[in-house]
Amino acid sequence: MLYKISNSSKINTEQAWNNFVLSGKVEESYVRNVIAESWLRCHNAGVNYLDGYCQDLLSREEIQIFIQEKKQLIDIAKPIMKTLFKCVEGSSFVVVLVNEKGLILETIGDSDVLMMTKTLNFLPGANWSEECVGTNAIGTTLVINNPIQVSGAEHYCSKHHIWTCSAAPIHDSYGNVIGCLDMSCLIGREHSKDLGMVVAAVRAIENQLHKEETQGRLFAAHKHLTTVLSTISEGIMSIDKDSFITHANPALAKIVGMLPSDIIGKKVSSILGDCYHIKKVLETGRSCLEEEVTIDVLKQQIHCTLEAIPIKDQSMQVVGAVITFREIKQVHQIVNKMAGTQARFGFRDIVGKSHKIQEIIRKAKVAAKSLSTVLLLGESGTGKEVFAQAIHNSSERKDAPFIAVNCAAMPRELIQSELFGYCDGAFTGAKRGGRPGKFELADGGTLLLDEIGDMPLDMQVNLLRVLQEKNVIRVGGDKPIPIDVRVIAATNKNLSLEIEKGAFRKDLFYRLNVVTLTMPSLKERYGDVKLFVEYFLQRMSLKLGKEIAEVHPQVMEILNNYHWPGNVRELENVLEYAINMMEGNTITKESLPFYLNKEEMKIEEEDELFTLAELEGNAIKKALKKFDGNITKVAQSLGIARNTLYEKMKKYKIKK
Ligand SMILES: Nc1ncnc2c1ncn2[C@@H]1O[C@H](COP(=O)(O)OP(=O)(O)OP(=O)(O)O)[C@@H](O)[C@H]1O
Repeated sequence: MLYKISNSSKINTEQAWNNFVLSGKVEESYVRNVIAESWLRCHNAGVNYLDGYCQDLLSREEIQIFIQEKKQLIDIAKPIMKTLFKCVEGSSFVVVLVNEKGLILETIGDSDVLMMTKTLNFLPGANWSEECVGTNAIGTTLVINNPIQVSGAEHYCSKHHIWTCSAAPIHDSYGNVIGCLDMSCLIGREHSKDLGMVVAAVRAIENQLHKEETQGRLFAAHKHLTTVLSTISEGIMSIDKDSFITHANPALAKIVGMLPSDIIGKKVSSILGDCYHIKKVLETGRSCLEEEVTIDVLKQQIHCTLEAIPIKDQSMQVVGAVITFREIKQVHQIVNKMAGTQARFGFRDIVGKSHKIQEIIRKAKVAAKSLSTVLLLGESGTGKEVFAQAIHNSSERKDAPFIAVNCAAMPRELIQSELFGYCDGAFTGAKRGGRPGKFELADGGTLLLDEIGDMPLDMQVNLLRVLQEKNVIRVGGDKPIPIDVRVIAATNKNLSLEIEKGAFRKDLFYRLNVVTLTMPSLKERYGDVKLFVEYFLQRMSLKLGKEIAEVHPQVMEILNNYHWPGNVRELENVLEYAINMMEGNTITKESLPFYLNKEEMKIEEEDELFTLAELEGNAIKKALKKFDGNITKVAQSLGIARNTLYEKMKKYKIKK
């Protein structure tokens, strides 16, 4: 609503004003309601109608601060105020920008009028609210939140009766009043168009303000989005419907080895080569999820999983797509973690205090820090894989994949493609886009080639080539793919014997035999059986949700004396059997597998055939095992002095 005045009412208004200031009563037929209400507000607020000089003026410093607070509004309004002023220049006008409280921010005017307004303190920093200076276009427009023209005696203070002022409130995009624009001049001119001009100028200010606010919000949203995208480890890009890249996050830039700014604006095919899946998404508008692809980037092949989601407009037309890439090594790290095949053992988890195992741990720790290939030898079940994991986990590669391959368990015809991967269409049944092999999957990490002694001879040649060249060529392909993998090979076979038999290549043996660790068998590890019993029983009780089982001393004796051909794995199996068979909470002789009891009987029977010297030697060995090599305890249990014990150990060549 616009509150305009009509010329015919001027004389009556003056009379009505006189009557109002004398009697406090409004002659409603001569005064517009909006003015009458304002007069009453001013009267109630105790405004002096004889005054009109603004007393409420900010100091210079305060003006600077509050102008700074409204900088955006001033910057937007100023050019529009200038345009408005140009329309009335030379006609004694002043155009004024005011904040939401009535404080003047900016004035532009003819010099004669500016001089006059100065005498009223109509200046930046002055408060022109109704409460301060009575009814006036500025103060009243802010109260009624509508454009208004106030002329002559409609002003509450007599000093303003020579003025005609038109003002309109300025709103932000939420509809809040953030200020107003006023145009004032001396009474007696044609003023009918003033208010319309002010309203038009205010609309222009509001439009510009809303545009900047929207831009600000868009910018903030964009910033938010790019920050989120930059923290995501997958490579993400968006393309338009013509396959031009519109956005690329830093992870994608890293995958393709370019700067994000060099990628944006390029055709996707110029960066990633032709990609069937992306084309299909743009053509059909259907998403493509988790496709394994090989992309050619800077003469290198990168293996990724690709996900492409179409972007559609309101009429469901495809206008682009968002494409996510995850490098296969990253994918497999996740898959490995989920499948539980990641290296979980560290040196700290390795059970064993015996001298032999401690010596191997020491050597393995040194090997972990080097880049060399490691060859792990030892009987089955001695912990070769456990050591391979611990080496990986204490090497610099610990955050990269650990992949274990059992060379004996793989079908002969598949070994090649399992290890080195294959290309699209390499053979019937080959997966579209090809597949990376274990070497590629372990890139940056460690590959355990378990049971290497069982690898077919023809494969041994290929393996040797890969180890020497440090690249793999996929089955059906011809491009070498560089790999950075630490190989740990393990076997329970005697490789020298295999070489003699012609079943293992000498050159491969020399290539693998850089750092060799020979795992001791369990029977060589004095004292460790007891530790393994405690370790496995605790783990199994937790797994089965049972109380930790007690072990009868007789059982401990049997376990200590057994020769453990299956080593740690066999001991683990025996304890699992026993824990399932035990009655109550104690593992007794009866809980053990039958063959262990038979073994005990065998030892007893065989004992009868021993000479006295052998018996003495056996007794010492048994006691050393039982008391983990503690000489004092062994001597006490055998009823001899420590010196005698040392003499006898020397005589029978028994080591601690
Ligand atoms: N020092 C150890 N600490 C804890 N557990 C061990 C240790 N050594 C071996 N084990 C356990 O014993 C079992 C056999 O170990 P592992 O598979 O490493 O032996 P291996 O020598 O690689 O056997 P194979 O030659 O048959 O492959 C596993 O269940 C492993 O958890």
